[in-house]
Amino acid sequence: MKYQGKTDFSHKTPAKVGVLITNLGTPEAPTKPALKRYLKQFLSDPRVVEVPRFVWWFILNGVILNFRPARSAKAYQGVWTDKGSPLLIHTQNQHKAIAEQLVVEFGDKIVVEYAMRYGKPAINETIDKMLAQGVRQLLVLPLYPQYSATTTASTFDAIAQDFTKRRWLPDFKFISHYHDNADYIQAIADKIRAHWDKKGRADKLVFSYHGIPKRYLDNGDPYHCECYKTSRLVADNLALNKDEYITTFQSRFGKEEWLKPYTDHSLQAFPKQGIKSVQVICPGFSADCLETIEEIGEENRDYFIEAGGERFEYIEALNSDPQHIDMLVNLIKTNLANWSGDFTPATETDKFAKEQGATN
Ligand SMILES: C=CC1=C(C)c2cc3[nH]c(cc4nc(cc5[nH]c(cc1n2)c(C)c5CCC(=O)O)C(CCC(=O)O)=C4C)c(C)c3C=C
Ligand SMILES: [Fe+2]
Ligand SMILES: [Fe+2]
Repeated sequence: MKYQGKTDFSHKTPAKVGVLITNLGTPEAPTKPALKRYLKQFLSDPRVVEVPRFVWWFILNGVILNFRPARSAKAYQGVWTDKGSPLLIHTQNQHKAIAEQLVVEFGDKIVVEYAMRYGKPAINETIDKMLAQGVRQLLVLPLYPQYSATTTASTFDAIAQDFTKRRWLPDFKFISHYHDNADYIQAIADKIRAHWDKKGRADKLVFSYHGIPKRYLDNGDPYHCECYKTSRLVADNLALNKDEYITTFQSRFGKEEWLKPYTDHSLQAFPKQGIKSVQVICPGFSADCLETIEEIGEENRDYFIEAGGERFEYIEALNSDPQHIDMLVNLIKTNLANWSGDFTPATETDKFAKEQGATN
């Protein structure tokens, strides 16, 4: 059968609303074979690497997947915990805390799940599980505050791809960004304030975001603007003037130009400009992961200190801070507002079902 459907549908199945939170995904283990599987799926995504497919196939399979997995596995070993990858653990904790709040409010009318764009739990398998529980209205929230085609649109692609195979689609809503959401800005600003209360201020506050190739910005990706807007709104909230903070971009991959200024180059240049202490926050990461713990907290710290910097502090991601969870729950509830009413199937269908002898 071309389209999948339930052949034993019962009109007694209560219709539910589903909330699916997603993030990027992470390897299953910090090992070379697991990294090879993860990187192959991730870097084969045409949203991530916009290079003609046949050219990229040779580069990916001939070069990258022969060298990068070993190097990346080593980096992951440094951040791996007893419970697994930090990104997965934080996402699981976020899911648990969000679900608890929503279930208190909506009871068994709501199903809350999490999935990963790459690796597990996979988006298609999770949607399958949700629809099997009677979800007829599906809200998806990718945990990327700033929209980028490389992340947000790629998540949409995975859902759309799943939907092409289904017979009965749910109502569907997709939150494409929340980079300027007032509660999100407040949560980031309060996180910085809490850090200042403990450690005092530094010469510079650095907002470091994951980069993308500059070509994607030139071709219309709004990510760069959304990062700058987040930084500006947080800086306004903290009453910072322009020379007290900077927006930079980290995690370059490959040889072409990426969004500038680069985080590593900026940190290396600061000590010569008289900036001897920095505090770095990564507002584009809703959860700490390899790119924040290892790349910022270790690699970039070393660059700064080696260049003559004296004090380097990384301010953690919002992870499952209560203020972050409340902010995400509010965002979800706002988007569920006109969905929280009647979930029952259409009357005509019921009438038809009755004529056919159904008992509901
Ligand atoms: C062409 C390559 C990449 C683009 C474009 C890109 C965009 C992008 N990524 C994130 C968030 C994360 N990326 C993470 C890891 C990671 N990213 C790339 C490449 C690109 N990312 C690679 C190859 C890796 C794997 C690690 C490595 O080998 O260096 C992670 C961490 C995942 C984890 O398991 O901890 C996150 C999160 C965003 C937000 C973004 C564009 C906006
Ligand atoms: Fe990335
Ligand atoms: Fe990195």
